[in-house]
Amino acid sequence: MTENLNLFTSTQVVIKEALDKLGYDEGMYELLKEPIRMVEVRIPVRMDDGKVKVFTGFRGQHNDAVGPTKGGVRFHPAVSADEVRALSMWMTLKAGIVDLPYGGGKGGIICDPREMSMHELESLSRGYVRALSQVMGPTKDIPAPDVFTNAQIMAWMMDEYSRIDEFNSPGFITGKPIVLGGSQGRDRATAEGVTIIINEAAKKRNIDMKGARIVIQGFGNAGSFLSKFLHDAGAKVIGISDAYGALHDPDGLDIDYLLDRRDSFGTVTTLFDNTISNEELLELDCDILVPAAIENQITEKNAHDIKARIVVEAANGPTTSEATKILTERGILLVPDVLASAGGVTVSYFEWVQNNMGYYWTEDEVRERMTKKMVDAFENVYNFSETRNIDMRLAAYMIGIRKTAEASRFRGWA
Ligand SMILES: NC(=O)C1=CN([C@@H]2O[C@H](COP(=O)(O)OP(=O)(O)OC[C@H]3O[C@@H](n4cnc5c(N)ncnc54)[C@H](O)[C@@H]3O)[C@@H](O)[C@H]2O)C=CC1
Ligand SMILES: O=C(O)CCC(=O)C(=O)O
Repeated sequence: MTENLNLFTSTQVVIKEALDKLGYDEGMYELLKEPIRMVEVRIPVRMDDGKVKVFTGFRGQHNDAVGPTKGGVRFHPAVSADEVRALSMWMTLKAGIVDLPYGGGKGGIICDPREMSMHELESLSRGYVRALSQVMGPTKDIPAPDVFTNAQIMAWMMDEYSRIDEFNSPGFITGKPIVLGGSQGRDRATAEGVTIIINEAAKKRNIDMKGARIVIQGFGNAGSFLSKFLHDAGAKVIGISDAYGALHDPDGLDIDYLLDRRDSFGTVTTLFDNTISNEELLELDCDILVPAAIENQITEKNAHDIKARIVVEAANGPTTSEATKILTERGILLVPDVLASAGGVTVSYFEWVQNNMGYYWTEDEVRERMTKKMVDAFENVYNFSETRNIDMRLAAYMIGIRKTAEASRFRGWA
């Protein structure tokens, strides 16, 4: 039988298992098995050549029983409705795991921003907000950056919403530039959160982070900051990659040089001749492997060849269910995405709180609060998985879905 690579249907299987184990009935699964709202929009953009191109965008809102929905928007050629559905469900889980007053949301536009001008990107970003302004907003659904979107795109989206709302609305979106009400530390938050999780996981496996050999797939927002933090902490980053290939040096890569040369889309390997493939990168001999790029990278095809002792998912959905089983059976500690990458949405929540009260925290205050949330979340999920003898993904799903399920029950939705 071929492996199920559909993120949405494979997520439903784990949600079902988590709800069953928590003792919820079929009605709860019926409610939580897909987003309560899934919107598809068509966005016309006048391109630089004078012609109009119509883009397709999505926004999925999984469940808002706990509070407004929250989650990033990605600009990528491979965006699909099912991907957005799954990503919105994972955001519910993340919010539950780090205990934020949100449900999950996620959006995306099918496009390739690497081939678009700034002017085209601005029109597309503003068009997305115009198309969805009735179902989004600071108390309804709050977007943020994700793959190939950044603080500039958040700024255009916030400005468009503020014009429609006729009110300056910084709480509409997070991941904004600091001067527009962005939080200190949001740009580094996902990677900082992953770093905290890696440190905690390494303690459980008695791995000394000084000199630990690290491989990171993806050199964008998540992967590049992560490589810097781990390198500065004394770990040896021996492999990194981007969409075009990978670099490997068993003695450790010159991370500062690579950071200096990467472009704004996280591309750096095109500057080198001596590259390996992303497939080879994942199978390198190392202590800790961090997929920080895209989905379905560790599958039943390569899970037996992964040599790392710990895999920490910075990307959303990099490991399939089948591969999760194989890695777990092989004794590899797999820390799931919904826990490992929750630092981003945690600091997004802090940004929204600061916007709502109009009072801003220092970088140290943000870091201290985020560290506590991530360490507590790791301990909680790790201990739950140990006492129940289940893998960390199922443990994270059980902890993550509980709050939304309870809130839905109290509201009489299930
Ligand atoms: N930015 C954030 O705050 C958060 C990001 N994430 C997840 O982390 C992952 C990476 O996101 P960002 O770093 O924000 O994106 P980004 O757009 O800044 O960087 C993406 C990186 O992945 C590489 N890449 C793209 N396609 C690839 C392929 N087919 N094979 C190998 N590498 C490829 C790109 O070259 C780039 O280096 C995604 O799964 C995203 O959902 C999760 C939580 C928060
Ligand atoms: O910062 C946020 O609100 C959401 C980040 C996100 O999309 C994610 O964690 O996958």
